[in-house]
Amino acid sequence: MLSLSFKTLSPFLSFSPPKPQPKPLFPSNYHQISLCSNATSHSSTLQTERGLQFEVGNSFFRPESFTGRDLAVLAAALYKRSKPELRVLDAMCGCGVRSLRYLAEADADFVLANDGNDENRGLILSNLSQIPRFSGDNKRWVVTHFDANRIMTECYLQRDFFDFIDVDSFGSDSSFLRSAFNALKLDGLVYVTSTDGYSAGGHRPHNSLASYGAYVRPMPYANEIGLRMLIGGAVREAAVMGYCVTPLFSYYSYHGPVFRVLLRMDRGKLTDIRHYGFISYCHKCGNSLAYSWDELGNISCPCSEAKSPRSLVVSGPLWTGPLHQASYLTDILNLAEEWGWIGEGVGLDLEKLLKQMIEESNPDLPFGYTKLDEVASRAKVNSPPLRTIMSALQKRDRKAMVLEIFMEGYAACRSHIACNAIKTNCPMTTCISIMQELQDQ
Ligand SMILES: C[S@@+](CC[C@H](N)C(=O)[O-])C[C@H]1O[C@@H](n2cnc3c(N)ncnc32)[C@H](O)[C@@H]1O
Repeated sequence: MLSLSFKTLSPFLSFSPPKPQPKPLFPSNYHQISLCSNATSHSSTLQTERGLQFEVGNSFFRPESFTGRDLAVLAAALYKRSKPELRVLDAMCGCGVRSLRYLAEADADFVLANDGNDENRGLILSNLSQIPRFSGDNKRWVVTHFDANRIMTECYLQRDFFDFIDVDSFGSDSSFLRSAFNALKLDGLVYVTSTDGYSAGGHRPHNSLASYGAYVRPMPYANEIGLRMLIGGAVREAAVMGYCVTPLFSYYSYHGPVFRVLLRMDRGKLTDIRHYGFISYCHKCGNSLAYSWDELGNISCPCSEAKSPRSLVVSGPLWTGPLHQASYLTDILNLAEEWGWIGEGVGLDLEKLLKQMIEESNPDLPFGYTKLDEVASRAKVNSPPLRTIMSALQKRDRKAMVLEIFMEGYAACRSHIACNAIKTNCPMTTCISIMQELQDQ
């Protein structure tokens, strides 16, 4: 048993030494330093995901999170295609399903499967035993039961860095970010999860301030705000350590609810603060605007400036930049197709999700989404079907052509975050008129 004090393992170390090339695999005694050395019994509850079988016993396992796991495995596999090796740290592995999938599907060279609850040990060991523990002289997987901050900090102190770190936490992810960044290789990926829906909804601004450094107010596109809050918090935490992080994709699922973001970390400073600022929403007119730090003094909405300034709410600082990289998502979609994960009976949901996320990446689209119920209530009409309003927005140039003005239609697409909502660059007042015109037709 290793005797390390929590003081020496503090995740709040303020220095970040240069990151060398990957060190040899975990020392052979790593197994012995886990808190529990005996396999415990577990009740048998067999699950299958993408053809792989595993038991979940009494561990925390959500079958509905399989899409989040699919995305993680695809991202890890894509990483391996361009790098010499793939070392994964599954910091909160539950029953070990992701570790198993990283090994079996993403062909990870090494997986460290950690879960703070040592009662999951027997379960994880038996699930992972489907994969030979050794590849030649090298261990392919190891199971430990430390607090996630402790194991990640220990890896960092041993200069044992990882390519891909999965932090699948309960509640907020923010207390694990610093040690995750420390344990990550440069150009490595971290997949973070938060289930902190209350903070995203703006109902606990003091909590969001404490966890993410962002004062969040209620806004109609709260779940997107949740993703932006999570990315913003990571951007700030990374900047403190001299790193910059870029979101490759951001995924919200109402099962939980769960907010997941895949971030790439590199060395760099927070010099470009264009995408780290403030978002305002006017409850009176329904329009939103993004503000940079140097525009802070000018936050106002023309409609409410004189009459009711209380209708304007501002949240931030948050990530105001793109939620996804379209080219990265296209690579993910292509890989999913190559693996036969897309198509009738196997992956319609995954295909739909990835295609929607790619559409959301259109640079013409602003942040946020517009709920059709909100437009209908402002227009005092019944909401038309989503497809009807979307095509009306996209064909908005018809009237302009009559006036011989060249004008493109508005950009519009569905949002993967909310089912009866659209992302569009059309102002709320025009959305209202279009909906009223549709009602009159
Ligand atoms: C959401 S579950 C993980 C589910 C798993 N990743 C999956 O996809 O099925 C969170 C897990 O984190 C573990 N956990 C919670 N807090 C932890 C901590 N501070 N350090 C390590 N593990 C922790 C819990 O025991 C639980 O198994």
